[in-house]
Amino acid sequence: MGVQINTETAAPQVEVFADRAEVTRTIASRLLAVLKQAAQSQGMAHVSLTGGGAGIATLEAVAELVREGAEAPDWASVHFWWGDERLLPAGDEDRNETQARAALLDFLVAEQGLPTDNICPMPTSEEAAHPEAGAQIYARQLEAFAAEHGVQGPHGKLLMPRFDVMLLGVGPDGHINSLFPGKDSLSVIGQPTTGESDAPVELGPPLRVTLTFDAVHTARRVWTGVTGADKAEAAAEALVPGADVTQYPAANARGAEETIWHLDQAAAAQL
Ligand SMILES: O=C1O[C@H](COP(=O)(O)O)[C@@H](O)[C@H](O)[C@H]1O
Repeated sequence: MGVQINTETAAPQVEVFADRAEVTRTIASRLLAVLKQAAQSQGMAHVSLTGGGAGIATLEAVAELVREGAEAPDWASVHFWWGDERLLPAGDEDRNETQARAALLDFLVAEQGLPTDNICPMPTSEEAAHPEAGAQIYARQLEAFAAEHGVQGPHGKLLMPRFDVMLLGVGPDGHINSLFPGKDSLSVIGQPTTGESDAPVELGPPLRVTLTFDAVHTARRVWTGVTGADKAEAAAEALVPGADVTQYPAANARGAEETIWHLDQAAAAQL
């Protein structure tokens, strides 16, 4: 039997915006509000970042809002994680980390009091010899921030923090994080991370580290940002009730309490 949608999680709500700028500014504004509230009420907030066009544009929008004086969390209480990464040398421009630092994190460290220790990137190729080793290293890092007994995943406890928000992009093939159609990584259960050694070359460097579906499903909120006509078919197929997760992994992009798909009109054209 293939991978099933985890129906214990929140069904997707779909919101359509005019264009990428409206999508990313909406997500950015919501992110600031949720992190502020979470940091105040819990003393600590955790967010999982994504790469890709809309993902990085969202971080640029966060920086823009903060520069404009929007209400923001106490950054000393916010911890940044990643949903996936390319196993490349530190500073490589294809790393999601490198792009996120340039878009937002360097600014938050330099001007907004974000401690560098609160930035928790996935391992580089200097730190891990292969993707599975990288996955193991990141699992240990997540474990260090786990609540005393971990968070409940669909297949048992996972030793990792409870993400207040997980940001996700959706690839033109329907992938999220580095969970690609037809790959073994889709059926990894009971652990927060796994390695991918054969990501489609047309979608970037093939060696990846990714969070698993079980980890995705522990996040309180999962928010996708999906923009552009090349995403229209994947978005429509993933949002069909009972969609095939093996073919369209984004069908299983669901948070424990809330799932919101933020689409622009081009990406929503086939819904
Ligand atoms: O490979 C990746 O692609 C997805 C989607 O990126 P996009 O540019 O098509 O929006 C991204 O979310 C992921 O982090 C990245 O590694």
